[in-house]
Amino acid sequence: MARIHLDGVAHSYRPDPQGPQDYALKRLDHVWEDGGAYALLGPSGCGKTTLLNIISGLITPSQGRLVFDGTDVTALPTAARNIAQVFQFPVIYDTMTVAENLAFPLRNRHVASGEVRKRVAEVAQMLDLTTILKKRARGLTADVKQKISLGRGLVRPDVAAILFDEPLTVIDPHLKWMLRSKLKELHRQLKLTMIYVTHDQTEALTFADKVVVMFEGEVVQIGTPEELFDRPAHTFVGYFIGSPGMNVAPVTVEGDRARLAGLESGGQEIRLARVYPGLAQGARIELGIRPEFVRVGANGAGLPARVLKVDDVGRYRIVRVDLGGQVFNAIAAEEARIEGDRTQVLLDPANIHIYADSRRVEGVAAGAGA
Ligand SMILES: Nc1ncnc2c1ncn2[C@@H]1O[C@H](COP(=O)(O)OP(=O)(O)OP(=O)(O)O)[C@@H](O)[C@H]1O
Repeated sequence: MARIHLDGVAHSYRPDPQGPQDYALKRLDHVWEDGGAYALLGPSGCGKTTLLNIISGLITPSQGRLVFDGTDVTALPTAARNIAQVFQFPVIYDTMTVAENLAFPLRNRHVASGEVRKRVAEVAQMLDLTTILKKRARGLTADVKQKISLGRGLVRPDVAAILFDEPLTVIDPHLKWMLRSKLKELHRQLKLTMIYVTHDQTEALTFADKVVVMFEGEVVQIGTPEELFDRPAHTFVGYFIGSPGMNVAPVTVEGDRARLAGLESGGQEIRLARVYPGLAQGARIELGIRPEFVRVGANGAGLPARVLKVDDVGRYRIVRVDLGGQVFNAIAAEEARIEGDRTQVLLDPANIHIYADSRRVEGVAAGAGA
């Protein structure tokens, strides 16, 4: 196990990068704590694999250093970094038995036979592979083969970290959640540093203690699932995490009031719990609020809005409303009264965030600073 420090790491696939747009990974300073369970979450093409390959040594970063437990490993190849990897698709030997496959990473490192047998038995038990240890891998289903790949990743107790690159892609949906919670349990047991790449928020939030969210080559927030929900540091985090994601709308802010852009004056002001004295001149100012904190049917107390659509999704309804030309999603309880196409909407001031050029601005409690 190791503490992995990315010290000013950045990477461009171009030999002559001209600016930030040419970097697949923008400058990153981050420490992956020893024994932590991390998820690397972001949409396709945001740079997750590039970052993972830099940690494993498949890519040498254009800038910066990688330091494992105080030792600079930037120039070391993958084999010398003591990293285990599990990929999207099974990497196993069809001609070997399940036990031989599991033992392979240990035998490769000349671990004593007794220790190999013990570790293989332990890992097989963790992954419910004990009954098929003597079977050849050929002919097993993709699910089982991927479980063996996971086992090969977990079998060495001395690795600096285990890197998982979308490991559940080939797994049948009903097995997915089982394996996901299994991995979490294994992390608790083994206390290894694990970094798990995914574009699926459920996978990231259930597996990780800390989620690293990437967007366009940049790490835009690192936080616990609660932090990402309660205080999205970037509009992308708000939008990407949550279902539906955070509402984001352009506004102007004056004191403890915001006004939706495009709205004429009067009656449509949104009350804020904080003031924002430091808002940069010329920045794009947006308001963000999660649908959970938008209340429809606030008779007499809210902003006038038009109901566009109501989707009943079981225990609650998702209501789409038009608020002065901006569409907002609201989560309404089953029993909330929504009649006709007119309603009033209340945005909970305590859960409104203000963003300047997509980044969250920490306000000052209203009354304290203005
Ligand atoms: N070998 C390469 N040469 C040039 N550009 C590359 C190379 N590999 C990736 N890129 C580019 O770098 C950016 C980041 O790609 P990367 O594969 O790291 O993203 P990702 O988040 O892992 O995406 P996915 O989830 O689709 O795998 C993309 O714009 C991609 O086109």
